[in-house]
Formats: sequence, C-alpha cells, structure tokens
Amino acid sequence: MAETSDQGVTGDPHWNLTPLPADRGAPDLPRLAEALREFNDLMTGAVAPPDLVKEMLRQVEAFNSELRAHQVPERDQIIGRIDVPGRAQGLIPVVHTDSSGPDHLHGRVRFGRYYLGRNGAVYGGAIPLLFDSLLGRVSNGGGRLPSRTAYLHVDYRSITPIGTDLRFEARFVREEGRKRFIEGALYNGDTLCAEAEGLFITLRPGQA
Ligand SMILES: CCCCCCCC(=O)SCCNC(=O)CCNC(=O)[C@H](O)C(C)(C)COP(=O)(O)OP(=O)(O)OC[C@H]1O[C@@H](n2cnc3c(N)ncnc32)[C@H](O)[C@@H]1OP(=O)(O)O
Repeated sequence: MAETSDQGVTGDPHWNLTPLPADRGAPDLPRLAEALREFNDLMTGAVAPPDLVKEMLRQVEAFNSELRAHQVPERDQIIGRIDVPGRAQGLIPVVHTDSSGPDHLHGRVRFGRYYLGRNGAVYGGAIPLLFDSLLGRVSNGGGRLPSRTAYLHVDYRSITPIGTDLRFEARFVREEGRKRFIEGALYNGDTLCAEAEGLFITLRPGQA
C-alpha cells in the first residue's frame, strides 16, 4: 500500500498546527501506533495461553502507570494530529490516499480483525466512523473554514469484509450558506459495500 497520508488538510492554515516536537518521541509514534494496531488485530484473533495473558496484563498495567505521569492538555497532544501519518491513533483504520483535491478524496483502506463484527464482516459501527473522517476531510479541505458534522447518513449495501483492501471515494457535492453536503462510497472491487451522505456546518467565528 502507498504511504499513509492525510494531505488535503495538512498545511491548511485553518488547522493552526504548531510544529511537531521532534524531541518528544514523535518520530516513533507512527510506528508505535502501527504496532498497537497489529496488537489489537492479533489479540482479537488469539486464544492466548494463561501465562501469556498474565504477562501481558503485567506489562500493560506497567505502561499505564508510567503514562499517567505524562498526561498533557489537548492542545499539546500529539496522537490524533492530522500531520502525523495515520494520525498515530488506533480508532480509525489507516487510510491511504491515492488522489486528493479541493473537492475529492480517493484512496484505500483495510479493516483488520479488530473491527470484526461477525462472519468476516466489519462491525457496522466502524463504517460511519470511517465515513465521518473521510467526509470531514473533504469538507475541511480546499482551504475551507472548519466545519462540524451535523448528520451522517450511511446505507449498507453489501457486507464489508475485514482483511481486504477496499477502495473509497468521497466528494464535495454542494454548499448552501454554512451547509456543505459531502458524499462517500466504499467498494470491495466493483461491489458497493456502503455509501454515505453527510451534512457539515461551517463553524461561526469563535464556535469551538
Ligand atoms: C480531518 C478529520 C476531520 C474529521 C471531521 C469530523 C467531524 C466531526 O465528527 S465533528 C463531531 C460530531 N459533530 C458534532 O458534535 C456536532 C454537534 N452539533 C453542533 O455543534 C451544532 O448542532 C452544529 C455546529 C452542527 C450546528 O449548529 P449551529 O452552528 O447553531 O447551526 P444551526 O443554525 O443550528 O444550523 C445551520 C443550518 O444547518 C441546518 N442543520 C443543522 N443541523 C442539522 C441536521 N442535523 N439536519 C439537517 N439540517 C441541519 C439548520 O437547519 C440550518 O439550516 P438553514 O441555514 O437552512 O436554516
């Protein structure tokens, strides 16, 4: 797969991002996020022996204890930033951009086993999560002012398989005052898995 990219909003002055602090572990964070994603997938699919479960519990509790001492306010948080590849977060699967512009975003995504609902299908709740992120990127791209999701309508047209490279398309449809209408679709090969329509509202000055 191509390198992960969130371009389209990166460098957009509206995001007002301060430079990443390179001395705060930032270069390793995307790799750590990747390792955590793999951990989630492997953990979901494993029936681990009791000794391994006990050892993992010990180590994870030790990490939690250390991390409690390094909590920062939201403005200083690195994980989730749009300029960190894959945003270094584990909530939404990594999105690979093939083509992006002011009014569109095309690319690929693969849901790991962590997102399994049942019978090899992605959990239904994970699909709006993906669409909100994709449609939100289109809404907030192209130098437009920041917006927020007012509604997100998702139609599930066929099973979305886990462990498969899927193709997505998202496009800016129209704008009416502060209202922006964005559409998206997710495909497995030529099969339409799901499609979405979202309404995004331009935030007023001072609206957080
Ligand atoms: C790079 C990654 C980007 C990711 C982006 C992800 C985006 C998100 O997930 S944001 C989080 C989820 N969304 C939220 O929490 C939003 C919560 N809601 C709100 O904050 C507000 O309701 C908000 C900002 C959407 C709209 O409130 P407000 O600014 O007061 O606008 P308001 O005057 O009520 O509405 C503006 C217009 O939109 C319409 N509208 C607002 N909500 C809806 C709705 N749900 N359905 C239909 N129309 C609506 C109104 O009728 C009005 O229309 P018109 O101008 O024709 O009269």
